[in-house]
Amino acid sequence: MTFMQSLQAARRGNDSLVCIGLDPEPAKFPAALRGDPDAIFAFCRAIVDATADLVCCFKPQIAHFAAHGAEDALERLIAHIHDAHPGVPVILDAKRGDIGSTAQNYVVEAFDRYGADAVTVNPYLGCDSVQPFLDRADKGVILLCRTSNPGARDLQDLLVRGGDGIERKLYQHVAEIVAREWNANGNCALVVGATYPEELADVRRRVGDLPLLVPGVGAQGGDVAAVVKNGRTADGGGLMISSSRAILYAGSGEDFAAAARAAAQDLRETINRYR
Ligand SMILES: O=C(O)c1cc(=O)[nH]c(=O)n1[C@@H]1O[C@H](COP(=O)(O)O)[C@@H](O)[C@H]1O
Repeated sequence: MTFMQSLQAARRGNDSLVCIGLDPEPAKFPAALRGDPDAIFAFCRAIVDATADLVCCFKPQIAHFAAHGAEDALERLIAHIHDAHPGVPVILDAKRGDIGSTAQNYVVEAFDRYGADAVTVNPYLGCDSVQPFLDRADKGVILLCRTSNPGARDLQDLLVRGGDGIERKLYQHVAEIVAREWNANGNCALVVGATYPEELADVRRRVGDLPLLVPGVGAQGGDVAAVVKNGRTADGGGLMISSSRAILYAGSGEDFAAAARAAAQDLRETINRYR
């Protein structure tokens, strides 16, 4: 199955638009895991096993593993998700972007080394930098469009003139070029932050049914109702609404996985109320 097919199957099977971001922060782990040399893997596996029936995808963030020299734990975690929860696709959040020869190596890293089903990519080096990702038609390529952070407006809102001579904001141009030109294999999606619901509605208007990865609910304060209303497609889908810290660290004791499950369930229910 392609990434897009497994995403749709997981969304339907689990009746969920929830993406759980796997951003391990050892300082926040429960005391019982602190002496464990494999704590990052053990923590993330417990979260995954407690929530896999509630999500449409998981999204491990690579810096949260690499900062601790835990790339091996990331490899094993993605393999574990595929073995134990084969219907749930994995997005590697790596935000890659470089000239073609280096991009080829990022492709091998994400899809062959880590076995991810999709990867986040920075589009600002242009089409040739993204092409090696696009060529892997079975994999998802999730391009940054309007990010969730306060500084998103610094560059992404600058006015640019497209080939048609019409001025638009840079993020609007990214949305349109991805939907119209880069998505020839049907494997593209866009990142739009939950913290900017107006921009989310604007992107949805420009890209038809293209899937949107929407981080920024939970710890960053994005409004779930506004995200669903402004970002959903006509069939009540088209969104991967991602939350990391608010789910991972919902509890701090030995029951952390159960607390994460309750938080994920709560997010799924809130989303489904507005779909
Ligand atoms: O690509 C991303 O996932 C991403 C894009 C964006 O615009 N904003 C954003 O927060 N993210 C990631 O989504 C996660 C958000 O984490 P929480 O704020 O804890 O839910 C982090 O791993 C970020 O790196």
